[in-house]
Amino acid sequence: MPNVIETINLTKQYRNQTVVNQLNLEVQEGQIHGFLGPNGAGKTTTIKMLLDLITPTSGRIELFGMDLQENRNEILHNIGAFVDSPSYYGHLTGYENLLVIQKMLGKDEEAIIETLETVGLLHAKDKLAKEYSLGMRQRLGLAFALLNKPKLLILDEPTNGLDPSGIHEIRQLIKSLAYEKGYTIFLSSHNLNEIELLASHVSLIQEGHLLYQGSLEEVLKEGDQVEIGTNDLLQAKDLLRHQGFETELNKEKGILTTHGKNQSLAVMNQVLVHAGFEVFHLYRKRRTLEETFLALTGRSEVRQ
Ligand SMILES: Nc1ncnc2c1ncn2[C@@H]1O[C@H](COP(=O)(O)OP(=O)(O)OP(=O)(O)O)[C@@H](O)[C@H]1O
Repeated sequence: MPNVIETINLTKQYRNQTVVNQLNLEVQEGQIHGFLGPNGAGKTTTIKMLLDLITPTSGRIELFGMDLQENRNEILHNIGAFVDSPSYYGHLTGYENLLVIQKMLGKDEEAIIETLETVGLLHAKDKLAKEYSLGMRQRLGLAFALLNKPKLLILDEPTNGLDPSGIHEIRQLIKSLAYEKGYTIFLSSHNLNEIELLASHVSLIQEGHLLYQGSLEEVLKEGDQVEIGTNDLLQAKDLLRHQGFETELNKEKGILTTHGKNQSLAVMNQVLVHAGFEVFHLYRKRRTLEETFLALTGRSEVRQ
């Protein structure tokens, strides 16, 4: 799979603050790639550099395999973006709002109806945008991004401010854009539950550094925790250590815990039972993306 987005040691400094630090991102075709990080981590700054709205201090950006600085126009024609709340004319209808863009770009009207249908606004095409609900306005924002059939969608917090049903609707729309229409989607979000339900891949940044990138499945496995309950925890811990399994004693819960995807439950069970321990329970507990995120960033809570 070719990389649609690749950043090479991408760095942005403001005065003496390094906001994005040697970032090497890779987003491949067809991914819904969640870009995660606490407040101030550098997500919006990165997105602005990808859209050539601000210039990197150092490093490079390649989009569709081309250098952004050298092929700016060709690249930006193939990107649809949704950054901040999109601005629209309240006194114009949904249709007319899209028409303004097409006229400005010298494009024809044909794509408008199809785009309104894709984002589920066809029924409201003649309604004034100021009468749209917040969810409908977000859809109109996505329609702006989709209008000229880009290959890549870059969305900064597309569900910001929506209620749960609005979030659900936008989630379904984003999924269908990726999996039915073939768009590659790069989106930032604070909402980790949302990303867990939506993304195929994630990147996690903190203070401008990339902490993790990979498939959602992999990052969740990374967070897996194995819990073991036996009749003698300290002796079991010793035995397991001799067999190559490091565990931690959780006195409060009366269990041993261990991390990592390669821990073999069956082997640990066999070792313990063979040595005469009573194994009350031994299972792999899957962490949520939020728990994994907190473990990876060393934070105790997600700051919104
Ligand atoms: N134009 C600017 N001048 C100086 N500092 C800036 C500028 N833009 C952003 N910053 C700083 O860069 C850091 C990263 O900001 P950025 O908006 O990229 O973070 P973010 O991850 O998008 O956060 P949030 O989730 O809060 O939007 C912050 O400390 C911010 O204050």
